[in-house]
Amino acid sequence: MKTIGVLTSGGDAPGMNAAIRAVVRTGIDKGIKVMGIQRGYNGLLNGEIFEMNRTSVSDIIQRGGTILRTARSDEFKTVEGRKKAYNVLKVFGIEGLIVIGGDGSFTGAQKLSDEFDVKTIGIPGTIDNDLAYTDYTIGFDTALNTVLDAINKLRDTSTSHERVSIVEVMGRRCGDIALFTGLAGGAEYIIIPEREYNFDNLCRTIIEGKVRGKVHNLILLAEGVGGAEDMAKKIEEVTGIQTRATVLGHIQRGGSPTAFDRILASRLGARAVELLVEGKSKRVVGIKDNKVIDVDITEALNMKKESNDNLYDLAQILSY
Ligand SMILES: Nc1ncnc2c1ncn2[C@@H]1O[C@H](COP(=O)(O)OP(=O)(O)O)[C@@H](O)[C@H]1O
Ligand SMILES: O=P(O)(O)OC[C@H]1O[C@](O)(COP(=O)(O)O)[C@@H](O)[C@@H]1O
Repeated sequence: MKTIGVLTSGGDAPGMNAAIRAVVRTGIDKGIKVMGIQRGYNGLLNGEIFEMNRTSVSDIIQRGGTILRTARSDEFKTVEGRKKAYNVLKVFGIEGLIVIGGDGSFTGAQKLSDEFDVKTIGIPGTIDNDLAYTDYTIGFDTALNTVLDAINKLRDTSTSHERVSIVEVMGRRCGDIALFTGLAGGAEYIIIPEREYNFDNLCRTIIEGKVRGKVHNLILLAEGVGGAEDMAKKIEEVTGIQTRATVLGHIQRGGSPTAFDRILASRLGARAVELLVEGKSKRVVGIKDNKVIDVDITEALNMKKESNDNLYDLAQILSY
């Protein structure tokens, strides 16, 4: 393998830069030319491609976002679009493509390999932690710490006013951000797509807590379940306790990556290059029990994420 390409696609995540750095420097260390592709599959279709060197990835390990930028591409979802992408890769002499992104980006890589025999390797970059084959995705840990910082601040004001505070966090189909920060932040209630919740039960928990002397109530809500504002109004109506909603939004996607995310990104970036050198393709790298693993893309995409029932139950017991 003489030349490889790297791109970031879908939503950005803190730690993507550390992954790009690892890909570029591992590639150069192995005598491979590394091409950076800007703006995901969009940039690939437009030929936004340039050669990277050791210096192009200097001073980025600590930065959030992605220096390669990211985008979503509808054209790439069509077979004609992917044929065009294949032609661009050929013109630039790119023999292997490393895609840093989530399940949508991996699906694109899978199709590119199936239809045009392009060698692809995926690196999981998304704050949602919604990929079943890996224990953690790059960006998740940083997002958790950002949310935790916000929760700590909200607790202060919520306690002073003896209010209920609902915090809506990202996670469309996966409640991991809400669950992990709910446990770490001592939330009274966690609402996630994986577990059914009952509104009356929620209100009862709040009222009982007040009677027992709780001075605040913190509810962690995953965005996939519903709107925080509406829920706040309904809770206030039923319980009579002032309730405020905070939607954290894209703040969760930014910021300097934690040590955990930088180390994860460095390990996965290096392994992705090694796999291409070994002649492997259509695989995704991940982490299982602190060991770097690689799995067939199709298999990885078909895996169903196990729900974290133990953590959910623990959070419930500890919140009482
Ligand atoms: N079914 C698909 N077929 C081909 N390409 C896809 C498919 N789904 C997503 N992609 C490509 O991957 C990009 C990123 O996917 P998206 O779901 O937005 O983010 P993520 O990778 O974070 O899940 C899309 O804009 C599209 O170009
Ligand atoms: O604002 P955007 O970029 O359209 O996307 C918002 C979504 O991106 C995420 O941060 C990550 O989702 P993906 O893994 O699909 O990119 C979600 O939690 C959120 O719902």
